[in-house]
Amino acid sequence: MRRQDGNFCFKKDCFGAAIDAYSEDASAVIQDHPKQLKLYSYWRSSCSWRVCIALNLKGPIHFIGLEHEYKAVNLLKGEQFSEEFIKLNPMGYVPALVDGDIVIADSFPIILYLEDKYPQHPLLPQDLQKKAVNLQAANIVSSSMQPLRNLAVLKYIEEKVSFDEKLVWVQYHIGKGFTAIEKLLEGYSGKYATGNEVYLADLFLTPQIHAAVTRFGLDMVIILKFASFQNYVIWFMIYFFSAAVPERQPDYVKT
Ligand SMILES: N[C@@H](CCC(=O)N[C@@H](CS)C(=O)NCC(=O)O)C(=O)O
Repeated sequence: MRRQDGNFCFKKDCFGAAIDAYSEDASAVIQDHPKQLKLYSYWRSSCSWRVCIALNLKGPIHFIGLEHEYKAVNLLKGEQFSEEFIKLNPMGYVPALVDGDIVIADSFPIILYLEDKYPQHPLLPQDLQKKAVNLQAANIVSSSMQPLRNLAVLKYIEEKVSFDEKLVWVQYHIGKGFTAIEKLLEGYSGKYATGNEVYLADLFLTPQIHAAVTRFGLDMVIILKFASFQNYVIWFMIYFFSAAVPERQPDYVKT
């Protein structure tokens, strides 16, 4: 969003202001329809957010998305370890998707499942090289960034080492990931991460950037010093104002 001085602001306070300014409750619209898909999720989960964006994009109406039932799993209360949820994902992580008899845990396979089942708005480009770049960017986020700042890891560092060390740890690993992705996207990024269409890389990067700024104190100005991230201003804002944003989930709790 633009500050009065005309520059974009990505600090935590600005996100709060943007949420307040967003008046249309798109998630309420989703809830009025019969639901075949069930998404087990937690409002603050960046992994769930990836799936929420996919559900939005694959829907018949942009930003209303595929009809689904939102099943909140409160990670802070340990509901991910409940008997009911462990049956769906023995790893005890959200998200999990239930589609009739089909149960899929982990955002990556869930998104690939949605991609196969709902071919509208393809999340992977036809071009093989661009497709590989998208898969690689998604994989850097999902295996080399997010797991290193997962709730369980952060809790462990905070308890065994210190609160301050937790932040140092997160910032180092997230910074390393963004640097690698910046190099990866060189020559590809356009309006979005790999051109002028939204693809898989965008689904994984948006929540990661949001978490980096709002939760882990990374100043987006630092991230945006990389040329290929400058265009993220545009696509990031688009998703920030969508029904997928954490603060618009039914189980959102102000922190
Ligand atoms: N690779 C998995 C990771 C899932 C994951 O780490 N989920 C987090 C929320 S983003 C979680 O459920 N954490 C619970 C915990 O650490 O106990 C995916 O992409 O879905």
